[in-house]
Amino acid sequence: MIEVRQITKSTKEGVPILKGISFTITKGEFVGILGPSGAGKTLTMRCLNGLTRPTSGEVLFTDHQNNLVNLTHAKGRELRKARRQIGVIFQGFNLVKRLSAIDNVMIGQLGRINLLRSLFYGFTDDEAMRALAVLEHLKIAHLAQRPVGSLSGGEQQRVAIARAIYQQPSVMLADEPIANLDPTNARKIMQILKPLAEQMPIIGVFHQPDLVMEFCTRIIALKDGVVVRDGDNKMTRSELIDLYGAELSEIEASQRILQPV
Ligand SMILES: Nc1ncnc2c1ncn2[C@@H]1O[C@H](COP(=O)(O)OP(=O)(O)OP(=O)(O)O)[C@@H](O)[C@H]1O
Repeated sequence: MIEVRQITKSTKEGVPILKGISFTITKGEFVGILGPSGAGKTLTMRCLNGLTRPTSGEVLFTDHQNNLVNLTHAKGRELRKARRQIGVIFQGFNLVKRLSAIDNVMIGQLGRINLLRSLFYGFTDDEAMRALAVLEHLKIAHLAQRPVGSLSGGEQQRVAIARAIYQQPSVMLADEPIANLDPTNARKIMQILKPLAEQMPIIGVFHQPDLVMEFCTRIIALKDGVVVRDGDNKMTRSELIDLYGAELSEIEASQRILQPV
């Protein structure tokens, strides 16, 4: 479980960006965060991961052992330990392109990277078997030994998801996990994420309201650093117009262009 309590974030110059955001995400939820450009979606995600410290408010996280960790105040070892249980799939994937898919899964996310160990000592058979099982689950076991740089965008995104799952996190954060993917691959990634959310809640930032309505269980809409809507997975067109304004026609146009033929 992750609980955000009235978080605010201002720039160094004191300009408010997040203006008091609150929500709680619990077991089984697949939450889509929507909102126009500059609404504060990525900044909210960074606060959830403990990468950015809010100016005020708190982010509370319940770990595997049911310990309550205050990510806003946690430091050093406590923060690193909590962050290991928060899986992240961020834009650009952060994969090491020259390493194989399976090595990318095993070295883990940045911040706990075990690159030296992977290069000089290798991994145990148990680790390799577990990583292979995750790749198998995502239907890319046959790509295990391929350098990630030689994989397609959709395949790389699956490796990034495999890496996050391999850590056995208790919650998954995904910042635009289907950006830059063609519609078939974007849909496939959503089809992977949906059942995964039954094991660990997923909070994702998306620019595709139609896919969010189809696959997510709940939609939180942000605008100007405020939650303007938090509820079920259906938004009417007039709600979307209120949320996005002129940006909606751009989103709809890109979705039309991207429709499979
Ligand atoms: N470190 C920073 N210093 C100053 N302004 C910042 C900083 N980080 C973000 N911002 C500003 O805060 C606002 C929210 O940024 P954020 O990246 O969270 O938006 P977003 O909703 O994710 O947008 P997009 O959909 O375009 O990615 C933007 O106007 C951005 O320019």
